[in-house]
Amino acid sequence: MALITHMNTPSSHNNFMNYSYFSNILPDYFHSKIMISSSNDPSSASSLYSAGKSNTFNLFNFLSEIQMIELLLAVVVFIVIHCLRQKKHQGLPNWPFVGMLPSLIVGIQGNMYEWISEVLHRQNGTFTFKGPWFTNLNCVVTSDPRNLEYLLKTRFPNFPKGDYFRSTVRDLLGDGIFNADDEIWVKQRKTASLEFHSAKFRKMTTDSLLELVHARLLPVLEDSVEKSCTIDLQDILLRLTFDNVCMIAFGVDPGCLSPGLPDIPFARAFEAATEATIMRFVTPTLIWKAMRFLDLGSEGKLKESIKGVDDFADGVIRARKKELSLDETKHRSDLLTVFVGMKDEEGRPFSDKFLRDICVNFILAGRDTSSVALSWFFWLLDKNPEVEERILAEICEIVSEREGEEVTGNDFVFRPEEVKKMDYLQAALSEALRLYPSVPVDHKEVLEDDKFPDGTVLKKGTKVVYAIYAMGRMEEIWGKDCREFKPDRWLRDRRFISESAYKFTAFNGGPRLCLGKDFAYYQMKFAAASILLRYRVAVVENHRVVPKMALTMYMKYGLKVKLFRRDTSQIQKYLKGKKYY
Ligand code: HEM
Repeated sequence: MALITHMNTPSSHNNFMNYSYFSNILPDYFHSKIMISSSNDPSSASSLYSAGKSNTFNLFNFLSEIQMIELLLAVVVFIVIHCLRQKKHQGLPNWPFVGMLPSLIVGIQGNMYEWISEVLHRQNGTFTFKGPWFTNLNCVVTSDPRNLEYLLKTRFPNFPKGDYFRSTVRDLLGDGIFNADDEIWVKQRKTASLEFHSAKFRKMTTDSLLELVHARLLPVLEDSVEKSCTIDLQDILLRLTFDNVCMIAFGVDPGCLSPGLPDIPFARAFEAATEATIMRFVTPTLIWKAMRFLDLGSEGKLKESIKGVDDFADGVIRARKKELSLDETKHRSDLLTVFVGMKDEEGRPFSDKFLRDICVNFILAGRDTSSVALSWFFWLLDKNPEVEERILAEICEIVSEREGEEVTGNDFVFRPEEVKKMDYLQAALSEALRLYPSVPVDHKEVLEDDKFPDGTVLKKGTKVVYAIYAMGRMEEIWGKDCREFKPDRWLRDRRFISESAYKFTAFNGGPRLCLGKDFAYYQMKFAAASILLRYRVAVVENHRVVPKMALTMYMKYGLKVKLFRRDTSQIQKYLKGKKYY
């Protein structure tokens, strides 16, 4: 030890003082050399001399190795400081090899959408996420309304859904509207748009909704009141909109929302297929492709559930074609019937596979978006009873205008023109969608090199994520009270005023604006008003409400509520000159 302590060098002094520390961390190789050099066996002078020489040599080696370690440590410290300082410029630390992945892993442990909003807030609305080297996780994330307008409208053709998205969801969605670009998309969009605006289609959608709400939803709710039990309102609303959209797409009612809330194989297969498809977005492409080849894990489940969806679709398509050949479809106005009667460019009828894709895509689009929006709406009402009071007042004021009719609780049905007049209710639903958009993030791909209005350079093939959830919480758009639930921000002179689609992007914007937007508002208003007129919806105390990480903003643990019948006097005070039973 003495020998070592004599040999001080400016850079090594402090380290040698702490030999015991180093002896713990240095490899055995160093350790044995130190032990040799510190031995003081006096038996041989020459051996002492040669030992001294070799000791000096070993020590020299050791010192240079120590310096290497110091150098390495210095490099590591430099990289750590450099990466952490990048947080200031790039929003997140960017590490060698793994990029920003560690921050993402930490971020998704909590509320991922809040985490994205916070990073975007720090970065003035746009940042570039760098994934691990050799992966395809790199993307530009934005919530800047100028970029949104550029992306969704101004340069729409340069930002398609893209190959990555299309190949990931192809097994489930095929060439349907949600998963199509270019001509295939244009054709479906035009046909569906014509149909969505036809009087026959509108009547079919409102009639089917009325039937579902009055014959199925309200009885199920009433049953829970009679039994005084708690229910998962999100599950019930999901069943309602699933049945409703199947009637719109296929002209068939699967019966998910029925007494006893039965398990419906088609609905189960659809749900499982969607969940397994989402898994592909968090699994490296090579791995899920290998799993698909071997029928393993979620890929095995996906194949099985897609078969369940296909079997159901095939049965309906075959039956509809038969009806068409017998000229028995005149009473029908669902999408399948419209597309079955059409021909492609070569004058041939569409293939069964393409018909299946069209219907499956519409079901996906309209299946859960309105129901999760309604779930967040009822949860927000529970926290804001003054808003609930005002909705009730508005509903009652509107029905008070009916000539010579009384309002009888259970049989009372809102008319379409009354639903349209419910501006405050529409404002409250929009406010819920602003804070909890059903599609919290969406994405596009860059076709050719481009540049956002905020200066962000976009290289061909880059993925662009637009953070709809974060946009609803931007002070620059909504003001200082952006996190508060205030339906009044949507009203001028008691009339609902819509906001630019590039600031309120819950329904997307530009040529790919949600096709079902008007119907969705009607559906949500009709269902909400029908429930609120009859019941107070109380969220079960301490029930945990957090978003689930999925394509749609589900509540992770559902929405556990208890319903209470409305007190007649509560309604009566708002009904001018009418009687409420
Ligand atoms: C609150 C309810 C709803 C919300 C928030 C909503 C939101 C959206 C969003 C964000 C998109 C763009 C998705 C994308 O391209 O990646 C979209 C597209 C679409 N939505 Fe909705 N939607 C709702 C209800 C509905 C309903 C009830 C239907 C049908 C009955 C529907 C039909 C569609 C269709 C067909 C598209 C594809 C449009 C296209 O790509 O050209 N939506 N919707």
